[in-house]
Amino acid sequence: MNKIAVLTSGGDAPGMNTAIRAVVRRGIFKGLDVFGVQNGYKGLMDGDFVSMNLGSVRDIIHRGGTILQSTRCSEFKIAEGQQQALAQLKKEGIGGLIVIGGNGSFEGARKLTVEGFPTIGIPGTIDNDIAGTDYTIGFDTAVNTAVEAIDKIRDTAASHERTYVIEVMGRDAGDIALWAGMCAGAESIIIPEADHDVEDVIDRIKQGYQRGKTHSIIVVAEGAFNGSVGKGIEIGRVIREKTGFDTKVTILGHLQRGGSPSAYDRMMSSQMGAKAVDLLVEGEKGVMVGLKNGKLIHSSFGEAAKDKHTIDLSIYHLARSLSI
Ligand SMILES: Nc1ncnc2c1ncn2[C@@H]1O[C@H](COP(=O)(O)OP(=O)(O)OP(=O)(O)O)[C@@H](O)[C@H]1O
Ligand SMILES: O=P(O)(O)OC[C@H]1O[C@](O)(CO)[C@@H](O)[C@@H]1O
Ligand SMILES: [Mg+2]
Repeated sequence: MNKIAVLTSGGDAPGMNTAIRAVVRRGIFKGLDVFGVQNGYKGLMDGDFVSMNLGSVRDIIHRGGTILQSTRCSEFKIAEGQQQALAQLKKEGIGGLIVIGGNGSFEGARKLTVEGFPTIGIPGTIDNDIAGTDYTIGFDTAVNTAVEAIDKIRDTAASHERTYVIEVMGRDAGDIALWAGMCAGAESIIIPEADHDVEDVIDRIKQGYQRGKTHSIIVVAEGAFNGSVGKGIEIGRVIREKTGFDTKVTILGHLQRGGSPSAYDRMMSSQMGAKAVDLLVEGEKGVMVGLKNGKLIHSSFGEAAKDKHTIDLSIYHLARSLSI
């Protein structure tokens, strides 16, 4: 294999650029020609390839977003779309593809490999919702962004004796909410992986105020309501109506997807990017790189998908016991 390509797909995540840099530099180090695919699977179907050199990835290690752009491309989900992409790869003489993205992007990569084309996945999503890995690129930065935002909200909440409902991202997973809620000392954390009851949330707020607390923070994962953004507003309204407490709602939204990647995200992106290239060179295909128990691993897309993403509920219960 002389030529490989790399693309980013799905929601962008801090650290994707660091991973692109690692893929390009490691690929060149291994004597390969490396191409970037613009706009994810859409660009793959259109043959939107850019030849990358050492300078193409200069000065991006610290930048949020993705220099290759990312899309959600429904046309690629159908067999014709995948065949069109395979034809473009063949035309360019590319022998392997590295996909940096989430679970949907990996399903696309898996289908290309079923058709005989070598692909390797690098988990890149702030949601941390990919089965087969304990960590995904961008999660650490997103959690830090959420914690910093909640700390700021806490200042004003305390000054005005307010209750704040803060909605964080996580389409199907409560990882960001759990980590941000724990690290920001939230009174309640509402996640899809645990039962939630607004009466319990209200009781905990009341108990806090009775003990002299001057504010309450409730962190809600958008995934707790089937990925429906804005449900935090409804929870805020119910709390306000049932308690009469001055209750405000903040939806952190896409703020969590941007920003300079944390040192941890940069470290993991660099290692995962390089490992993906090494795996391709060794002849691996249809596998994703992951982190398990602190070690870099790789597993087949199919095998990883069987291992459903789970959350550590002991952290959830600990957070509840620490915020009584
Ligand atoms: N079942 C599928 N078959 C083929 N391609 C798919 C499939 N699911 C998703 N894809 C491709 O991957 C793209 C990204 O998928 P999706 O929108 O689910 O994001 P993701 O990779 O899971 O990332 P994130 O959830 O972090 O935003 C889709 O737009 C589509 O092009
Ligand atoms: O960029 P979009 O299409 O609004 O996607 C938002 C979704 O993407 C994510 O940021 C990452 O999957 C989710 O947390 C969120 O639900
Ligand atoms: Mg996803």
